[in-house]
Amino acid sequence: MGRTGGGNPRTYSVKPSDYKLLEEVGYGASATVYRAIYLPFNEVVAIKCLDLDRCNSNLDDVRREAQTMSLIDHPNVVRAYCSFVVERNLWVVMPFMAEGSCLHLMKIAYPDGFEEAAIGSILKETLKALDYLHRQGHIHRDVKAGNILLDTNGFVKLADFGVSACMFDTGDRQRSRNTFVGTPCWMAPEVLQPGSGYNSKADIWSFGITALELAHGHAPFSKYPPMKVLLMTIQNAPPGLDYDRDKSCDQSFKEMVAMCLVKDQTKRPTAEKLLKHSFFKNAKPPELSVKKLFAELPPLWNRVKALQLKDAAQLALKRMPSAEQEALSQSEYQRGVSAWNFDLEDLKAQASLVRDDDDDLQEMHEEDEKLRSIFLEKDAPHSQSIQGKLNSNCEILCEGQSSGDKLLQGECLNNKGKILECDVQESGFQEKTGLKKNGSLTEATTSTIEKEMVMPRTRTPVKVRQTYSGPLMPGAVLTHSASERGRLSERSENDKPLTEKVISEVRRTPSFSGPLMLPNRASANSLSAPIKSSGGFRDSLDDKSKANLVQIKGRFSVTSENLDLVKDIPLSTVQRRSSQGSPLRKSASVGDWIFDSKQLPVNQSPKELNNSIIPASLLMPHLQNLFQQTSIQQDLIMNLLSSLQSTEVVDAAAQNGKLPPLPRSPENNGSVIFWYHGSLIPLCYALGWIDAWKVLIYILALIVYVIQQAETAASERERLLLMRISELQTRMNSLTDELTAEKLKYIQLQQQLIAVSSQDENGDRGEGVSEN
Ligand SMILES: Nc1ncnc2c1ncn2[C@@H]1O[C@H](COP(=O)(O)OP(=O)(O)OP(=O)(O)O)[C@@H](O)[C@H]1O
Repeated sequence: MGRTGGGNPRTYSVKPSDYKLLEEVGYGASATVYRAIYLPFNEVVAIKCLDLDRCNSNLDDVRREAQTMSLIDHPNVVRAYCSFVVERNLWVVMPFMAEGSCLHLMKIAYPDGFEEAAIGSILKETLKALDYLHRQGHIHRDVKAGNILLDTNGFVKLADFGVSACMFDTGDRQRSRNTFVGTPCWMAPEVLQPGSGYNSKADIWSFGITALELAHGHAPFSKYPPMKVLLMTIQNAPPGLDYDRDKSCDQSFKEMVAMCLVKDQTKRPTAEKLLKHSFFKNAKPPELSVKKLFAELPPLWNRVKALQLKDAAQLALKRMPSAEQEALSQSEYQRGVSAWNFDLEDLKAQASLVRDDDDDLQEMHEEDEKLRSIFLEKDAPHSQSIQGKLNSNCEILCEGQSSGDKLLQGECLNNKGKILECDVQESGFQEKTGLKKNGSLTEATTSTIEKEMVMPRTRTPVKVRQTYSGPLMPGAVLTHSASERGRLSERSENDKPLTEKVISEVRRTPSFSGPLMLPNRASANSLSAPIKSSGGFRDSLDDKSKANLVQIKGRFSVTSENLDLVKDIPLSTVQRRSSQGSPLRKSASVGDWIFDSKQLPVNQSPKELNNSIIPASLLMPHLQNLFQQTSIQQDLIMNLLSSLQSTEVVDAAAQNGKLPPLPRSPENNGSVIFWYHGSLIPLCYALGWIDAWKVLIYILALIVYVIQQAETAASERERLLLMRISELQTRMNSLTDELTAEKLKYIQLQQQLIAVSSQDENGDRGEGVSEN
């Protein structure tokens, strides 16, 4: 079923042996993309391998669609040169876009999004593609940063239209699917609402969402589970560029996005009309604004590998979900969710089952910023001193050291330097990247790749937010098993470096991510829901904390030497608590959490444990338990920090009004402590368990310390509130007095009025009598 692309004078054969598959350069929900050589022309091409087993269409439909698609020919649309079946896969041969997708680029180097000039160029080229497709009577239906590809000249092409799309759509993407393969973040409200009907304006909505994605580094609502996104898209006001972080955006940009994100599809402009918008009139040619985005980056396949390792590490961070959530996920997976034929009420009910503490994602990001600024600005001297301590002899730690993932844990901890080699020649690395040590180390993965890697160019130095999303795939999406891959790429599993095996393993790991499932592997092709612990898409506070202030799960520059952290603990706190028996106790103000001292080896103090040789098998369960406890405590601390943060409001009120400001010293700022805390978890690993007990005691002491501070702050707030109440009461009393006085006056005036009017009447009567 071969075909040649329209307008291309060259003919590409449909013999698999004419193609040599090279590196993997991308993967999405439905396919893996390889760089390849077309041997007859010795030309580099890209081959997208789609799994036919997952195809909802029959081959005739695909063939028909392929014929239609051969007419597609536009400089901004990636076309397929030809397509043919190889075993159970459909190979789609296309031009190789050497810089990959915008999403890849953001994930690797621009986690906070691109600069506006580049966005303008990328969007304009994408819009030209849409204009063309719409004129031809097509709807793309999957416009997003992951489908906007770039080549070395900065040229922009819209991908994923044609055979690959029809594979799962047969021309009507909405009704042919029985599983939710799309990504609801980009979907227009009318597309999500069954029966409402949609047209090419749905692409304009997705285009607007893509604009936000390029500006922020992630799509709106991307942290939420799919069903929640779905409901938010339908129920909430449309997202836009109207938050604090968007202040610097040009007015025309904001306006253009607002025009696209109108819920009433009839009020959205056509692509043609939108192209005339002033935002696009001023857009620079992509050679000028886009090309420079990847000027210093390593080759695409190395970036992709780094991303895969990072995803693998992220996946390893998952904790096992609770039985309840797992059951929910499983049942959802079993019955499959039709994206297009769902019962909204049913979805609402399911969405309510997904644990999600915060309904306001937009504000969440700004809250993150606030927290971060507390850390960065208000306690700058303190934080700097901490950072100074942590940064010397910097060592980048592995991600993925979840106690739950034995594979990665083993590799990272025991074979460090061998599997997920995490140490980086820091000075050279920094020279190359120009980043500060406290910058986002989110891309730290393997030494081989990392040495070539360019670090994310964050707009702000410490921002480490990273969000992941995913097309909504059933749990068993990963049909490219390691062996299949091996066959496709003509490489045997045994020849693969161990890192690839790690990735393959991780890809096969099932995903327990809520009612609509995440892809088994963290898709590098779509951003949004992070791989969650507890089986949900977000862990309420956990997410918030991860988002900005602290990257909790590793990725820190820390010192493995010269660290006498225990020295810094308020020792009195430790002693007081430990004298009560268990290091941590139930605290009324923060909820129930108990450090399970029963699980500690009996008759051994932490110090003894530290000095004696204890088999790892004995220590591991305890440490795992402690880490679990720690993450629960971490959530609680974040709760406390949020309440501490809210005291700022009272402070502000105090400054405006009559109340004295809250006492606050640099030492009692929870965020700094929490930063310590977040850094110390990976530090335990860095110290190779030897000093783990010391560190754990330190963590516990810090927790106690934070709680004490929070309690102090809470009682202070209580006192201030009481003062305020009594002040209000006094004011109310005086106002009541005033009111009474006014009432009296009013009564007197009424009486005077009556007296005057009766006098007048008497006078009138007297005159009448005298006249008579
Ligand atoms: N022609 C190409 N040249 C270079 N890289 C490509 C090419 N086509 C796709 N890729 C890379 O592969 C990734 C996955 O491709 P694609 O989006 O087509 O897969 P998919 O399974 O359809 O994904 P999804 O369903 O999530 O959109 C892209 O994000 C991009 O990074």
